[in-house]
Amino acid sequence: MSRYDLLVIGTGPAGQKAAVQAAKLGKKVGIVERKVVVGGVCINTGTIPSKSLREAVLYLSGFRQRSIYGADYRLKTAITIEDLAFRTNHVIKNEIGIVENQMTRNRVDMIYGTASFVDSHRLRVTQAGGGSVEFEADFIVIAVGSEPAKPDDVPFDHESIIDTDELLTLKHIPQSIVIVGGGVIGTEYASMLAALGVPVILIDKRPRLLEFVDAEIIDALQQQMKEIGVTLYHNEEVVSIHKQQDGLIHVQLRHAGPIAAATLMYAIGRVGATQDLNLGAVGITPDARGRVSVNEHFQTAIPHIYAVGDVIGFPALASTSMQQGRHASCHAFGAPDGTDTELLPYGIYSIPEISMVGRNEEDLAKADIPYGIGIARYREIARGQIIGDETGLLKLLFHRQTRQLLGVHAIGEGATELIHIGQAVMAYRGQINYFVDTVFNYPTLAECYKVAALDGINRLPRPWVPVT
Ligand SMILES: Cc1cc2nc3c(=O)[nH]c(=O)nc-3n(C[C@H](O)[C@H](O)[C@H](O)COP(=O)(O)OP(=O)(O)OC[C@H]3O[C@@H](n4cnc5c(N)ncnc54)[C@H](O)[C@@H]3O)c2cc1C
Ligand SMILES: NC(=O)c1ccc[n+]([C@@H]2O[C@H](COP(=O)([O-])OP(=O)(O)OC[C@H]3O[C@@H](n4cnc5c(N)ncnc54)[C@H](O)[C@@H]3O)[C@@H](O)[C@H]2O)c1
Repeated sequence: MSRYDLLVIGTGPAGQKAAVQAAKLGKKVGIVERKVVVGGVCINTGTIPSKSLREAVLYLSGFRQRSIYGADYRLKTAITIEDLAFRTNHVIKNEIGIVENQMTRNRVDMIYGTASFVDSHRLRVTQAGGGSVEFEADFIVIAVGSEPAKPDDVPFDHESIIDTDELLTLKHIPQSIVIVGGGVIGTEYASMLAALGVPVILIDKRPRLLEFVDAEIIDALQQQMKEIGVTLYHNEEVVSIHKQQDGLIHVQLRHAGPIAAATLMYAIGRVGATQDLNLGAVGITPDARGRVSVNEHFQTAIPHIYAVGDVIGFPALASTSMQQGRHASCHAFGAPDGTDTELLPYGIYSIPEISMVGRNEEDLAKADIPYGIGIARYREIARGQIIGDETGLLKLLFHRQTRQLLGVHAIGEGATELIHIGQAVMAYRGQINYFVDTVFNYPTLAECYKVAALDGINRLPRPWVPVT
């Protein structure tokens, strides 16, 4: 039986980084993958394909140029699924190659097959053909990721009633679509499909999309989604689904009544992919959504077994999963490491994209912290005019007395990149005066920070000056 210092289960972002980090510490590492390719949901069905699809949609539809050249501007009029897949497949292929190379360069052994626990130091790996091999390790990292949640009463057929992984395997662009679940995935895919001209109905049981995002930013997003053809139903649920002979999916909503579309997609969250692990053999019990509990070092109830990435639940992002993987390996082998969990950025690739870091107005009001607001609108920034983004905005929240930056919220082109300037200033407990006193490249979107900081300061009450 082969023996390792560390065995990792899953080659998504969490598993990759756990494996490479341990290898960099000179450890003998093996990584198990049940699919025929590495990369997990991130590279194959989630982050990378969806973001490549978004780029293909924006480019081919000419969407970014429409505010300058007119609402009818198109780079290509009849966009096909093949046009979109061309770019997506190109990126996926390259990303798979990069990960495989990283594993080889770092002498991480690739073991293909489905892993399950025999005991707390041994894994059985069952290959597609049915044979199995056992491996032993001092430490094991569970990085098995997640799968779409699929309610039992929904008649999924992989073609017209689908989950979010299946959207990428459709043979045609849907003629119309109902999306159930206005979380991150539902919102991103709704705006991409609408930008392609597909009529979209987006349903969520909550009163607004993405409740954790600043209300002003969400209002702006919802407004723009409506303008490009998304119909939003809030506080709403599906009561029944029937596929009729006309090929349409007829959906009965609890409040709004009947609606119909060619495709119905469920995007109501994800569950941990723990079902094949035989966790009972080691005394770890996942919760009802398949998630495993861990402590602040990502150790499960069994200290030498760690769990990282989507399988531990919130925030379930590729960005945080990578950091958790590294952190777990450093902790296992006694190397120093830490994660700043207070300043996690969020990037949501709706159209327009939104991003945030730090606290929002609701948090600050609840905590009774006196805060000021400064806003820069892209239409007032030269770069905003040049790129034709007239609706973007950057909002700074800061302490009214100390002027310390407390939160940054943005919507518009480049928002997910722009946010990291604010994140760095916040990490060093900087004040908004930094933006006022600093020279920014011109014309850039980064200039928004200076304009928003000045706006914030100008809104503060002026000190009383005696008349002489
Ligand atoms: C549509 C979509 C868009 C997204 N967009 C973003 C985004 O823009 N930004 C962002 O930060 N995050 C995004 N995410 C989230 C991100 O993809 C996940 O957070 C990330 O992939 C989780 O990484 P992971 O390593 O935990 O798991 P995964 O990437 O799911 O990888 C787990 C791997 O483990 C393997 N595995 C499972 N069980 C076993 C077993 N028993 N034996 C062997 N192998 C096994 C699986 O085959 C898989 O390869 C998106 C997700 C989706 C679905
Ligand atoms: N840009 C990004 O970072 C990004 C992009 C996509 C996905 N992701 C990750 O993928 C994960 C899964 O995303 P998701 O959008 O599937 O889940 P989610 O948990 O973000 O959203 C699910 C939504 O579905 C709604 N919902 C649940 N059940 C419903 C029902 N029966 N009827 C109507 N609405 C219902 C919920 O109110 C919620 O708004 C997220 O946790 C996220 O971290 C991240």
